[in-house]
Amino acid sequence: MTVELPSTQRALVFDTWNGPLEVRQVPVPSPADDEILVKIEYSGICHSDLHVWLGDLKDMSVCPLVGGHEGAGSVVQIGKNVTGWQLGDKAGVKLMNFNCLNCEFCKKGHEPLCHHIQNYGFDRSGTFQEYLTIRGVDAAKINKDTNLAAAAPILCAGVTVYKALKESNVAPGQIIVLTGAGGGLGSLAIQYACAMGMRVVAMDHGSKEAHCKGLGAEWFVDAFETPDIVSHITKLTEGGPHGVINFAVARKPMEQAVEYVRKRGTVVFVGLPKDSKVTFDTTPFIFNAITIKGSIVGSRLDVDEAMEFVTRGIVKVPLELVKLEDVPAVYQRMLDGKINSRAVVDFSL
Ligand SMILES: NC(=O)c1ccc[n+]([C@@H]2O[C@H](COP(=O)([O-])OP(=O)(O)OC[C@H]3O[C@@H](n4cnc5c(N)ncnc54)[C@H](O)[C@@H]3O)[C@@H](O)[C@H]2O)c1
Ligand SMILES: [Zn+2]
Ligand SMILES: [Zn+2]
Repeated sequence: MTVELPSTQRALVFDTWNGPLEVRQVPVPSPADDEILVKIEYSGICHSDLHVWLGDLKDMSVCPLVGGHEGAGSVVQIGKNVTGWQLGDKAGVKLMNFNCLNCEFCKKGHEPLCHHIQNYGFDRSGTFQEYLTIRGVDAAKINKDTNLAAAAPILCAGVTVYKALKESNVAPGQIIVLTGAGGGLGSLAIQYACAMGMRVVAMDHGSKEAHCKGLGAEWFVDAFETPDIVSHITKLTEGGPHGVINFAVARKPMEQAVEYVRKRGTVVFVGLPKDSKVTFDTTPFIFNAITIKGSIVGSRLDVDEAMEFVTRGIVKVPLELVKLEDVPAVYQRMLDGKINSRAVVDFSL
């Protein structure tokens, strides 16, 4: 089987941070010997793409750049040293690739911490284009029966929330607070948390209450209108939630989480607000034996496990399909807090 390939393709490019985002024709790359060429059919739009375009993560990104790091498509070309992939296989392109497989972190399964990592859509071309090369060992296998549009957001949002939920150490039957619960990561986190037996308090803008409850949240807290978040959540959860994950792109919910989390509870920071210097009183933090940690995407195995929930129909990704040209409008709605769940570029539109 061979696949006819064009010499050029559509890509969403920006030349300067916060500059125009333009759809341009760029060359279709050829895979190196250890790479496959993936025809991207869907690409989720992550708030991290917006951070990169705005220049919030300048020390980790380059421009000109093609953003995007939640790609799902099919294999159309295979380098001669690649094993385990066939033409036509469904493949996923995630954020972090090129880890060395050989350092302490790689060997322990903490691949995102490897010094050799390159980030698609940050410091090299990403998935807002029709064709992309990726090492065979980095691409994620996607079951042929899995809905590819639903698979795309799992390559970042899904794996990130799944890993962060594991990092929270919240047990089945215990309570977790998810801030930014109505957004891309949060919406998926509600479903993964429920599937993992956790009881969910969703926190976001009041307009997202029905959305969050519809996905399985037991309680909803309006992050903007509730007068005293700390005492409200402490009362609601009878002593504080066992864990908190901050997906909100804001500093204040991170500081509040440290105050209302239950004794011995865990606060996991995931959201990347530009203003990220938090202040909290360490004395109650010590006396309450709280754990605070960061969590960054997940390993290959985490991707596979997170994908399995979608393949089995346990996690249902509420999607909004958009055109490549619509990405700037999606960024604006993200900035306004008006995105419910994930917008995904459908390259056939
Ligand atoms: N650590 C990681 O591995 C990782 C991976 C992916 C994304 N991220 C980051 O996670 C964050 C969320 O990404 P996303 O794609 O879900 O964004 P999103 O824009 O889809 O969702 C953010 C949500 O937060 C809500 N929100 C904003 N301010 C809030 C506040 N003060 N309190 C409660 N809710 C608030 C918004 O209404 C929105 O629903 C971004 O900063 C992104 O860069 C981190
Ligand atoms: Zn992302
Ligand atoms: Zn390594």
